[in-house]
Amino acid sequence: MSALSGKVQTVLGPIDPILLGRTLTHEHLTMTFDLCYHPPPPDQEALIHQPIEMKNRFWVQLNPYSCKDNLHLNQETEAVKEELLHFKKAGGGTIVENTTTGIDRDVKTLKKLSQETGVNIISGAGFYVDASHSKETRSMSVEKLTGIITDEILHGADGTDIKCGVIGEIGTSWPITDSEKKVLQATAYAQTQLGCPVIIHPGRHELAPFEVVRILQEAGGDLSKTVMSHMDRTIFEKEKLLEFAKLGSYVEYDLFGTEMLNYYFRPDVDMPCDNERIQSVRFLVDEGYEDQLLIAHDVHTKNRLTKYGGHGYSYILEYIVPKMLTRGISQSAVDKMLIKNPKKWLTFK
Ligand SMILES: CC(=O)NCCS(=O)(=O)O
Repeated sequence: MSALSGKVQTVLGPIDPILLGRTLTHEHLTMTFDLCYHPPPPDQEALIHQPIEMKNRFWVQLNPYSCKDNLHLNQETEAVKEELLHFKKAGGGTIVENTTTGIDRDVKTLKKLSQETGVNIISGAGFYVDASHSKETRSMSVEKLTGIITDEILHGADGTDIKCGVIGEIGTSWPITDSEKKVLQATAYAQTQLGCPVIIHPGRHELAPFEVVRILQEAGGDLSKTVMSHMDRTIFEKEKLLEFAKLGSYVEYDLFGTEMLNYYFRPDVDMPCDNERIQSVRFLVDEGYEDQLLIAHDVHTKNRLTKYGGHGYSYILEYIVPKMLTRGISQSAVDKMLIKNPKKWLTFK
């Protein structure tokens, strides 16, 4: 049994799980996303370098990855702090901050934000998608990667003594690359040693979550302590969704607030709107999967912040929960998604 057993590890240290309260399991408070810059249509190139303003705000919503300014959430610590104070007032308790190596995790800023706002923050260990892996990362053995991940949880991340409390979001593409496969195997080995929570960013294909699960299981990973993120944009067909839910991982709808006409990462996919997300959640509740559901916003660009006219980190508590209740999702199921399931997932075995 490890010293962390029965505890949740925040950036301020281990805490009793009862202290978590309402928890958003997939957010970013500081990160960069230049990696995912996507050029706009040729006649709109003049907008690439414009700062976000009222007059281009809707264009940025339509083209979030084409505005360079929008990709630097790390410049908005003051605005994020205001948002966290508001989140707390709205009844929020904890945020799982999913920024991993490759998209500029900053545990010092997370610690400061937690100290200044009283919101529990849990930081993520490990690596984002292959496109962000350094040459050095790509050449590492699974053992070396396992060592790095366990070290970030046991001793601290990024040269500090501030410790991560989950592994992830571990980034994977479709198809999964060799380097991502090694990171997934290392994730499973580290999870076996530590009994810790894991969260995965799957590639954008309905088979991607299945393939990730296969690799994790073959390496001894514990699906009952693993979250599959971004289900909103990944599995659409109901039978496939049930087939995946049956495998036993948590199923996370974490793009609440994302209203996007064109999904540039996969143009053949129509990004669902929030009412459709609620319908998918209701479907899984009705099918008996309420113990596996989690919800979040995955704020990762500036335009999602209220400072820039976005929905912010309190939108689920203030708007999505009331709407869910009017759509036949019970208060008890909502409490499971926001309190009970996160608590169970985040507690070290
Ligand atoms: C930060 C991050 O990876 N967000 C997910 C965006 S996606 O469009 O759902 O892949």
